[in-house]
Amino acid sequence: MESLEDPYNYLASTWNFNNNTEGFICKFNGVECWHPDENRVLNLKLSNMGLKGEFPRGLRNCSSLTGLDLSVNQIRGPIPSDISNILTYATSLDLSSNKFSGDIPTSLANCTYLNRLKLDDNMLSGEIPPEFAWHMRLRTLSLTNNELSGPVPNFNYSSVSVSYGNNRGLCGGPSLLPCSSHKHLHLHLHLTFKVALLLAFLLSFLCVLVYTMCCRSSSRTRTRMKPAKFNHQDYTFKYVCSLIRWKMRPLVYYIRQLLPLHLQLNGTQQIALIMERLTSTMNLEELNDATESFSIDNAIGVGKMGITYEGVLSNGFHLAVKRLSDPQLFERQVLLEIRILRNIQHRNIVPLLGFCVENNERILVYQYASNGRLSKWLHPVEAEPMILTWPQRIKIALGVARALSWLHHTCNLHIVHLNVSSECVLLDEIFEPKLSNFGEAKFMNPNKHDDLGMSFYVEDGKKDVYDLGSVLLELVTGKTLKELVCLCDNADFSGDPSIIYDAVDKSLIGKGFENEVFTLIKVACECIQAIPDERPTMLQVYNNMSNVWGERHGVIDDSDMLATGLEIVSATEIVEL
Ligand SMILES: Nc1ncnc2c1ncn2[C@@H]1O[C@H](COP(=O)(O)OP(=O)(O)OP(=O)(O)O)[C@@H](O)[C@H]1O
Repeated sequence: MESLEDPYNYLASTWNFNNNTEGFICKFNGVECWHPDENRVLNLKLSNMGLKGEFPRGLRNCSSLTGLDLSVNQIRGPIPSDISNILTYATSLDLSSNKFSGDIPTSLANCTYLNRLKLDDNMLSGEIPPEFAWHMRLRTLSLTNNELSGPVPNFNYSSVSVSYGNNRGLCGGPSLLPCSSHKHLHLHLHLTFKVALLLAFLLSFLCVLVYTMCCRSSSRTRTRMKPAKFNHQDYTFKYVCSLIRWKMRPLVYYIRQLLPLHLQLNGTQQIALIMERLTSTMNLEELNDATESFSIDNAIGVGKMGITYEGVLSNGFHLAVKRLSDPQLFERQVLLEIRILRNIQHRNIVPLLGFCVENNERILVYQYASNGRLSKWLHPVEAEPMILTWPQRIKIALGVARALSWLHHTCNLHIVHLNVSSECVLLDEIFEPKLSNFGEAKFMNPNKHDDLGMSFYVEDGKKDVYDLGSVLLELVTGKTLKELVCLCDNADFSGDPSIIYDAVDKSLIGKGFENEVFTLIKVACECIQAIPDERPTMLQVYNNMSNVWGERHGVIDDSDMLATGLEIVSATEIVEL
């Protein structure tokens, strides 16, 4: 595994090779063994760990490996051409959402046991190896969002689910143009561009010619100081230009027709188009299977937009599947959610894994956060007590502040969330918080930081600071701001602590964290000051908090979090959306 870098030390914390007892490997993060007392690795699940570097060739030593999941990392370079020698017994291989480039190696088709292959969201180019079509065991092949070209092999679609959307150069498969007309279209496009280029050249030549003539004639006119006369050359120039413009109209129109749809259209149609490009990311059948036909037993919550279901893919990967009840009703929110979440990646922001548009269904698919909403933990309704420890609360507070500070100050879009509350903080299995619900957010055009945009962004940013403050108080007291009557106004941080003690969640009293509790309340009270200008910036809040708790909870360098180019029409879009 030397070729992999582990910048967040997700592996380093448990991957300790000094202990050589049988089965010690099985306790490593992400490792599943055939038997807990044997060093035979069955599955390796290293998804979403911020791993970098190249494909780990050392895996050939794991000769019993059947499943490898390296999805949602930043691994680059080629997929090894001899991969079938490295993963001889693999049944499931997921390398999606990385930066793999180069060809899909034909030798992958020699992994005879391979049942599921996911290579979506990479930079893979070249053709889909035709050998995949003859593979006996392959049932799922996902290749969406790559740079693949050439014919789609002749798959037996009744036995294998293949997705290859958003690979501009592919042809021949269902829903794609036949390869001959695809070639023809490309030729046509090529030809059209050549003609357009030639015309443009002729036009500019004519312009220069006529302009020079005009200049000469006008300078002559000026020198002779004679009244202007009907000018033949001017007239010819105007006539030729308008003629050329007119002649080019159908050509321009035709070229526009050949452009990808999202460049042809604008406005509300964008949502359909964004969905369209993501359509094949997840197919309905797969989601139907994952959620047991959207059974009510799998429902984990109901929101404004629809019902969210827990789903499990065949490899055991958990999803949260939000099935929209009426997509048109929440078009703006859905559009924002997709536009923002599909372009950013941060350990404290819930990853949007995909989108499905099929048979009038509109479904958003997120990574599943197994501990659900933070509010559920702070205000449990069930009889069983759900108690968060102080270190867990601090981890959550730091994570939410980290995400917001990154959104406001580091990420090039300068996103303000505008809906921060304990309802939209989800908790994963290790209580790492994941900010969700970006349906009210605003962002700035990174190319156009004008004063108007900046001023409303600053104001909105202060709202996020206020809302974070109220989440922090909720974390300490278990009460919402409405229930906490003027705690900050009456609290005496240097004197009598009784008012503060009275408000603090009883489960935290007497555990030796009193000073830290005070400190967090103080940070929160600064955030919820009535006058927005007196509130600190999100960066100041996060820095304050990480100065106190960062070392214990691991200060995380956010420089690597991703915000890829968002397709922004204009800064006003933020207001209009
Ligand atoms: N990624 C996820 N992992 C686990 N549970 C989730 C996930 N996303 C949503 N949920 C659950 O589904 C519920 C409904 O989510 P949803 O976002 O639709 O509504 P909401 O959070 O109540 O917000 P709103 O009604 O404003 O849209 C959440 O409250 C949460 O319990």
